[in-house]
Amino acid sequence: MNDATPPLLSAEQLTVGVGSGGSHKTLCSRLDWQVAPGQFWCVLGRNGIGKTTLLHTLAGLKRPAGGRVLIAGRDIQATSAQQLARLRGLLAQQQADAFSSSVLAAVVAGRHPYQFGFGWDMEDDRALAMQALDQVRMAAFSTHDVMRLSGGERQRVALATLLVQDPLLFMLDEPTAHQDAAAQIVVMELLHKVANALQPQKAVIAACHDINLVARYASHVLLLGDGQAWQGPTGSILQPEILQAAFGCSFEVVENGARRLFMPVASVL
Ligand SMILES: Nc1ncnc2c1ncn2[C@@H]1O[C@H](COP(=O)(O)OP(=O)(O)OP(=O)(O)O)[C@@H](O)[C@H]1O
Repeated sequence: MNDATPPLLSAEQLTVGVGSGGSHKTLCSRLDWQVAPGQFWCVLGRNGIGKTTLLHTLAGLKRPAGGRVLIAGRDIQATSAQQLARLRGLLAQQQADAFSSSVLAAVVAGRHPYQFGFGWDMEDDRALAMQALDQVRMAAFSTHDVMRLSGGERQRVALATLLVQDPLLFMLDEPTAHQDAAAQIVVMELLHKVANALQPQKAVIAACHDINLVARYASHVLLLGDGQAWQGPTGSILQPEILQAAFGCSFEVVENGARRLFMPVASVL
């Protein structure tokens, strides 16, 4: 990123809360954060700390309680739905299918931001969708009914839909949560590849729970704790004392060649 290029995403003094009246809870307070093209950020933190709520606010689905979110230099709340669909895409934690459709049709739907009138080239879109299904190892399921997929299969199909949507900023809520060990690697390698693509340069933000996958693939970490947040390059944030402060659990670090593995040892709460 040179000085003239705005970050893909900026949070300025961002405050995020849930509930109202007596049950209002502030989850994140006055966060300043920037995501530049080429970066792969993982958002970490214990259950209920506010990762999903923050992602939804950053994606423009929820209004902040304070501050603002800029996407490619524009206020996200003042950006049209069509522009937003090209700038950012969000993979939700779960997919809710209201009706049966083929896996291929569900992925082609990701091309919607690029389809105008009745004249779009469905063949090109189908070819892109098949390519994306191949990348998530789901090509053999293209004619299957989305309502009959397993949880992990459905999430990988949703990731293929996001790939064909092809936004500048990929936002994902626990993309590896339903995946087996091999599929977790497939998903994280894909996201790493997305963040490292050139022309146009993209960025990835993913809420995650697996610290070791984060250590291996993310370039940067935003770690949410009670009343504070740590952010920076992955190696500087994934430190046992910082993890203990955020998770209330001690960690043992195992050095394995160039890799560091983090083993949760004991709750300190
Ligand atoms: N609509 C709502 N009204 C009130 N509280 C809510 C609402 N939505 C979420 N919350 C609360 O806000 C907190 C943050 O929830 P959120 O889903 O953002 O956490 P998370 O960090 O993504 O958790 P997890 O790791 O378990 O997925 C939780 O305590 C949750 O119960």
